[in-house]
Amino acid sequence: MVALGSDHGGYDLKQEVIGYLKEKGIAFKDFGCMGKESCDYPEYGRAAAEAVAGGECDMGIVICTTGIGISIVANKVKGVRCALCADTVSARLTREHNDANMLAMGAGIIGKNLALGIVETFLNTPFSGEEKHARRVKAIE
Ligand SMILES: O=P(O)(O)OC[C@H]1O[C@@H](O)[C@H](O)[C@@H]1O
Repeated sequence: MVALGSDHGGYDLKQEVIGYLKEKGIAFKDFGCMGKESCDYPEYGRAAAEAVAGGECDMGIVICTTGIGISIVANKVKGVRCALCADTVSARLTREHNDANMLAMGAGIIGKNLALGIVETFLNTPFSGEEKHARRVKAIE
């Protein structure tokens, strides 16, 4: 189950991500926002992050205009490792190295096609399990 969260700035791109997840048959839960009226990203970033940290969802994807605000929020929740990505190499490496459990993207920074490529890479790349990376992830916790 993938937790989704966005503010108004990330709403449209979140709909594209929802379309991708539906096409792939990947279960998701959208923690809002549910429209394009101005709202506050901490509310929705926190809700998605708590679902990941609490085990209700395995992974999370959060989106705001820059991706920065909502990634800061997600990373305040203990147990969350949220990676702000604007390229597929980072999306792959943050899964392999950091075992990132949340992805943040900036809807004002990257386009739809790149964003969906990042989502695909993030969701399909496993943690490497290498001892040095596991040690560092444990140290973060
Ligand atoms: O759209 P407004 O309200 O101007 O600003 C909200 C944005 O502020 C940034 O941290 C986030 O990217 C968020 O989307």
